[in-house]
Amino acid sequence: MNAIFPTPDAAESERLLTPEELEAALRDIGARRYHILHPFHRLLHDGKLSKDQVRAWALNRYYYQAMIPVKDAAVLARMHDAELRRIWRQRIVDHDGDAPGDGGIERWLKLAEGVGFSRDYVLSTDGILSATKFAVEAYVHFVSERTLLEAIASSLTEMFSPTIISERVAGMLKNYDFITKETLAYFDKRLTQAPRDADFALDYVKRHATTPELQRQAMAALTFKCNVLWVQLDALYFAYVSPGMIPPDAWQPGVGLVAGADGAPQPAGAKKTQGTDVPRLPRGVRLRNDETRGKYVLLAPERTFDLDDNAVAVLKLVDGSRNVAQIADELGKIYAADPRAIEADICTMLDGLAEKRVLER
Ligand SMILES: O=C(O)c1cc(C(=O)O)c2c(n1)C(=O)C(=O)c1cc(C(=O)O)[nH]c1-2
Repeated sequence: MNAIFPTPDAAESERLLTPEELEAALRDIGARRYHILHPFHRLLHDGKLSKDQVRAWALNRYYYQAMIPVKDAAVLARMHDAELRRIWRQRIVDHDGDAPGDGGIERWLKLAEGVGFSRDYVLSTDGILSATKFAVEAYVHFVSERTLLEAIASSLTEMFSPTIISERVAGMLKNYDFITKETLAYFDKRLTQAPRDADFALDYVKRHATTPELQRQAMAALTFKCNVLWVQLDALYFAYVSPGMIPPDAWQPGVGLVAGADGAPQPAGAKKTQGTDVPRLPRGVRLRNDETRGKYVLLAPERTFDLDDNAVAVLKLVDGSRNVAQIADELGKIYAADPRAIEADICTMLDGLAEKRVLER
């Protein structure tokens, strides 16, 4: 029989374990099935993957990160106890942040950008392996449909994540010249968040799994979750390592990278803004006064850009009919400045926005 996945013997699963025995049984599941054991992670941590294979991992894992707060909102919706919700909701805050630009999802986007992806491509979720989506969605369904005890127990893989995170960060920094500490900043916070969350969940499971059947369910939930993580790596391995069979529609190396990242087309002479250009905001992009924060922001689909005062002054004059020279003339009048002197700064500022694709000209 398969020694890695033994079936607990029937008599053992009938017996009520002490809370300590239950914890040991849960830890044993992790010791045998957690994704730290997967060959893809070994290759990733040991520096054996190509840059494109690391990119495939970062891109697919974004989907997991983006869905974790959806999963936690589903768990929260099952909780009838305000005290419990108050604790659990911190997980959603950790991932979503309290403001745009903050939180774990944002930090994962930075990781994906750090390996060369364009933010828009990652956000689109185009190119994510179907198997990744199926696995992650199975997790969301699981916590929605099973008991609260099972939902909480399924998060217990986090007991094992500090070890894999430490190994991953050290290994990737050492072995890949394109990986920096800033790129991996996502993991810094996880080293405190994961133990805090896991301690709470473990305590809950030990106190609520009070019959052999409930204990069996908690163990099965953790096994299920290990499999959710494991099959995502199977799919990555199959598509991008061996046999390297990338499914139709999945990410192909070279796609979705920022101009200039290796493998991506070089910027076609990256157009520079000139005085005669007429700047305009693309469809879906708006200048908005964010009253709660007392500042103007540029709102784009799924993104918000903070603006400095100069950018706000320029963007208030961007109306799709004035050209850059005319905008400089207007600002020259308002600020008693030489329009020709500020025109160059305006062009540089607009180039920056155009590069982020929140301005056309
Ligand atoms: O880096 C990892 O290997 C790893 C593993 C896990 C995990 O074990 O589920 C999580 C995370 N990271 C993580 O970053 C994260 O936010 C997270 C949330 C959860 C969960 O089940 O609620 N697991 C994990």
